[in-house]
Amino acid sequence: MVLAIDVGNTRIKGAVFENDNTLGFFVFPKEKIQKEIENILKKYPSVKHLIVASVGKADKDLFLNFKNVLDLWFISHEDFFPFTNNYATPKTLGIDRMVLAAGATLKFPRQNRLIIDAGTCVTYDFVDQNDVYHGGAISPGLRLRYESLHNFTEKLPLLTVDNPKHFIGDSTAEAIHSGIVNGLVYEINGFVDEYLSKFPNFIIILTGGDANFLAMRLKNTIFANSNFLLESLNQIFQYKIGK
Ligand SMILES: Nc1ncnc2c1ncn2[C@@H]1O[C@H](COP(=O)(O)OP(=O)(O)O)[C@@H](O)[C@H]1O
Ligand SMILES: CC(C)(COP(=O)(O)O)[C@@H](O)C(=O)NCCC(=O)O
Ligand SMILES: [K+]
Repeated sequence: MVLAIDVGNTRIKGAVFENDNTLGFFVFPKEKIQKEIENILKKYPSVKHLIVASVGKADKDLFLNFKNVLDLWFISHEDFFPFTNNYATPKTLGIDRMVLAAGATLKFPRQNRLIIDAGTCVTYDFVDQNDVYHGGAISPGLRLRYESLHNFTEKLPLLTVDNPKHFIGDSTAEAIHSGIVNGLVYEINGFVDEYLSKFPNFIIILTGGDANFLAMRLKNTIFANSNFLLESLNQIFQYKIGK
């Protein structure tokens, strides 16, 4: 059994896998990591492996306490990834993006794949059918957009994510919801259209904390799976032990 952990910039997500089956799924803040992992191990005593993807750099220390009880694999740029990396700065490519690209490559062989991760940031990653990773884009995530409008202006309130009632926002709150939610939907649709003009076929995997909220608003058929990063970690783990 393996415990996969994804340390994002907003939250920590974890899942316990036995082969291809997800046995449990967890979300918790960074401060609680020690206690939460202890609880998970109590609940699933057969967990022997811990595989971690983190976008931070000091986070490894958080997991060293478990080194004696678990086989710890902290994914790094030095690990083997099942794609050719054409990013011009591979050392600065986010580990989360590399894990998503690896998961898409392993799970959807021999096809073009676009992975959109709507988390703290929205990231776009493209891996072609020959398993070449091209790169993509990074933009502010949904929550970050609400916080930025509030933090960098005098008058804009901090709102929680909500459905815009109208396309034409008729109040401050409605104008913000329309600007942010419709704006992000236009952004994603626009990116997808631009990729479609260059690559006629590809599958789209939408993941991250806002995947479900966004999925129903997008015009293209997408595969929404908010746990894709954790599942990708499990794929990478199985790929490694299968070798
Ligand atoms: N309970 C929650 N706490 C924080 N963000 C949440 C929560 N539920 C949904 N979200 C949304 O999830 C996004 C963060 O997604 P997540 O994939 O966890 O980010 P990261 O991987 O960067 O930590 C935020 O933009 C926010 O809108
Ligand atoms: C772009 C990110 C901040 C996204 O982080 P997340 O939204 O998943 O928390 C992360 O992938 C990162 O730190 N990337 C480094 C820069 C790059 O990928 O080129
Ligand atoms: K992201």
